[in-house]
Amino acid sequence: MVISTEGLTFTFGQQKVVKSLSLNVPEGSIYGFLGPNGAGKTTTIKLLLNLLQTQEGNIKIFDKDLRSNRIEILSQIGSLIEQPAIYAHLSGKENLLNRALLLEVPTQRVDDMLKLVHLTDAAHKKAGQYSLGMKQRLGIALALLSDPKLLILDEPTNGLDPNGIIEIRELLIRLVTQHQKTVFISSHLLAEIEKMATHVGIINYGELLFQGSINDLASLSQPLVQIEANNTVDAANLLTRNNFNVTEVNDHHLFATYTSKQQMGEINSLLNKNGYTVYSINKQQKDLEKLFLDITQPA
Ligand SMILES: Nc1ncnc2c1ncn2[C@@H]1O[C@H](COP(=O)(O)OP(=O)(O)OP(=O)(O)O)[C@@H](O)[C@H]1O
Repeated sequence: MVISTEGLTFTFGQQKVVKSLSLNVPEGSIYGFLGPNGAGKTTTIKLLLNLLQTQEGNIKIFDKDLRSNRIEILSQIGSLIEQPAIYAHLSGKENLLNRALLLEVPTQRVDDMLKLVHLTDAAHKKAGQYSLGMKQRLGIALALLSDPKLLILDEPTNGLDPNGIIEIRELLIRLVTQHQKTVFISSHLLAEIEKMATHVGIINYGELLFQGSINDLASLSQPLVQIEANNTVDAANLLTRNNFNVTEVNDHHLFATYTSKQQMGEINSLLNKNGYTVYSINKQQKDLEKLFLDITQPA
């Protein structure tokens, strides 16, 4: 595991904001750390980066205890929390050159990083004139200068337009698949994370509600058959009498638990035979957004 925590707990005053977290982030993963605003994501990230002192529990990064190997571990982590620290009056390239000098990194890496984050064409533009998405990419380039093994990003797509979000997503996928990095990224948007993450942890009120691969998360939800028909209430009764498990009925649609393709055919012909008109019938994977709500807002 690149990151593993045990019983990680943190309290601000009286408020416990991180509760006994046991995170497991495998090497080479894009780990999506999901939770609504105020769930405790930033606090957890600050603990992982030793910006907050661990009060209870422990953190291992690269299989070493963070407390006793702080400098060695932190030198191999690149991070972006909130706004990237960028000098607005300097160009993107100058920002990177400055940091390269500070870190004693060969300046050749500056051009490599500009290329990696697709900012070569804007290298000489003042960073203050960059779009938000370009600033975030410059922030990621800064974080990558020292060639860290692990990248920790706190809501890097916040406030970006769809193109900006796609750029960041594609960049993170490149980092993992072509550059052997591990990425830990927090977000409150499940739809965004499901497009890139290999693993997911869901946190709410400081508690880890789910952790597993993206497939584990998807398989938690059973697919449904969505049927668009006339007279849905009567149609639903007919299906129930014929032992189909109807889960929801509204004016235009009814839903039943999906079991197989054959079952969809049977439903279709049963309804047709009994005089109903089926306008459409299809298999529907419960989307992860809804699943997230199910998990975070227990009935
Ligand atoms: N310095 C602080 N002092 C006191 N309480 C704090 C402090 N920082 C955060 N909190 C509280 O801790 C809780 C968790 O905040 P945190 O920023 O970790 O959540 P988050 O999941 O990152 O949310 P967001 O997406 O809004 O940043 C919140 O209730 C917040 O008000």
